Amino acid sequence: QIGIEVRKDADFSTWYTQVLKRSEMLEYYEEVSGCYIIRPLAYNIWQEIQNFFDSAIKKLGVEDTYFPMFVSQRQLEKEKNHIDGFAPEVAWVTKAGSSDMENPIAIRPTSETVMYPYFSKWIRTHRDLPLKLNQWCNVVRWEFKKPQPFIRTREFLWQEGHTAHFTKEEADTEVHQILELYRQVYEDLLAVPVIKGLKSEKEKFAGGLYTTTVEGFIPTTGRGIQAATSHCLGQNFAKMFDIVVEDPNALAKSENKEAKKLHVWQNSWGLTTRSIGVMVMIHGDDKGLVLPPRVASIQVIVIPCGLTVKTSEEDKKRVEEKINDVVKELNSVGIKAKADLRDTYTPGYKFNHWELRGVPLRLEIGPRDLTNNQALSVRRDNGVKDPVPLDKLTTSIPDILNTIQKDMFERAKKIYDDHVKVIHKWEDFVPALDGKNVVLVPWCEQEHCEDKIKERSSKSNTEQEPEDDKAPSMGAKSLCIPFEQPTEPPIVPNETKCISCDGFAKKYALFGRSY
Ligand SMILES: O=C1CCCN[C@@H]1CCCn1cnc2cc(F)c(Cl)cc2c1=O
Ligand SMILES: [Mg+2]
Repeated sequence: QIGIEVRKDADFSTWYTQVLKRSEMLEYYEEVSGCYIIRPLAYNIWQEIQNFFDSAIKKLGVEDTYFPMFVSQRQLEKEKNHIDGFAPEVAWVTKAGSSDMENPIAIRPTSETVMYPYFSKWIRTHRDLPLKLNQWCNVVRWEFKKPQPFIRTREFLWQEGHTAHFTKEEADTEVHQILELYRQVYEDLLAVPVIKGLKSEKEKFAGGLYTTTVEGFIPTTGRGIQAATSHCLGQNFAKMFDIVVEDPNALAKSENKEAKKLHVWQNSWGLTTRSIGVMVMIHGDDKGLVLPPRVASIQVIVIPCGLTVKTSEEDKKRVEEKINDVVKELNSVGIKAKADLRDTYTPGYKFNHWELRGVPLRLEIGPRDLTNNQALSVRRDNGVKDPVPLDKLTTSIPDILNTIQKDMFERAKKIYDDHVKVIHKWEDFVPALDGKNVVLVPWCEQEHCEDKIKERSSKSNTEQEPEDDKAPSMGAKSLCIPFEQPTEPPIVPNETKCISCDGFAKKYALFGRSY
């Protein structure tokens, strides 16, 4: 029940673990490393994300569905190149009871190979297009890197959208529609700023044509983090799984018997419970969790104050009744308010209790306030205290909550913007990273150059020892090629040089150490 014992900037990973456990967001699952219990406070955030995103994709004509979590070996390994590199993280079921299974079955790490044989069966003519399915489910990937709650876990929750289109244009349009929804989930719900961009050829989903992404930033470590992805798969999986339709034009002409078969164009897109971890890392402080109002299960906690041993029973009762009325009134206008009338705890104890749990706004009400017909509001994000008239709560409280939501986003956005350094000279690259920044650099977009940049920017290459064993000498990866390119100074084709090699730069690319 105690508060957070370390400072966020001093020991980030201990801070992160303590915030998640002591705010009752999450519990460690001792039995299996890399697995965690998502407790109600965090699960409510996931449900808010689901409510928002699911109603938005329904408007795009996407339907929810559910496929089995088991994949046969034959199906999973249908195309070797699709799973190359991923094989070590596939979890297999090999026994039922004490007897070995004839054929081991994989637990889905993603559902392309589960779904697409049925896409092939269901899609016969272009009238069956577009097919737009989504599932909310769990997936398992037996990662070997150090697990981190929400950020890198062996089982996680996500939604995976899988769509099939007649034309590339239609697929391209949807890729960006979904990416925009991901931006809204982060920026409007979680108050987390993200940068939209295209993944490099090296970083994209190898099975697809191109990958678009929303990239987040964790200021405490200066590392970028992939927040969600929306891939255009091209016709690759259609060719792998024979998902074809007749060419309606050819049929019209009906000159050739064997009407031309056209492969469909597909997308797939995913957002995971990693989003919850990103939100905690960005907004949390040394008192604990800080929740954006739009995803807080308790938005306002109302606490009686100024009650002393000298307070008459009657006054105490009047304060408590007023508090219950205030809570009822706020709930009646859709605000999630709660009273903490536990009389075994002091107000100070209660303040810590709810600050640790990230409640965005506190209202303090005491006997004097009843006479002055006011309450004291205290914001969790910046501690600002303001008296609010008791007869205007239904307008003043929503206003304060909206201001908190906006301020939390603006604050995080300014920090992100201040930590994206536009760099034109290589000698500024690594110092910028060491200053906990990500860098925006003119880049030639060649994969060998990307490898070189990663190598040149990992500390083990420089004479200086990594300052502490905790900070691995991690090199910079390309995070994305932002759709919004700096215009000052512009990249001049065949003139602007690449930051690292002597090739010509094509675009500005975001590079950084990352999760
Ligand atoms: O990122 C998304 C959004 C939602 C649907 N899927 C795509 C691509 C997933 C890539 N990916 C990611 N991880 C994987 C892990 C594996 F063990 C295997 Cl066998 C395959 C993959 C794999 O294909
Ligand atoms: Mg992975």
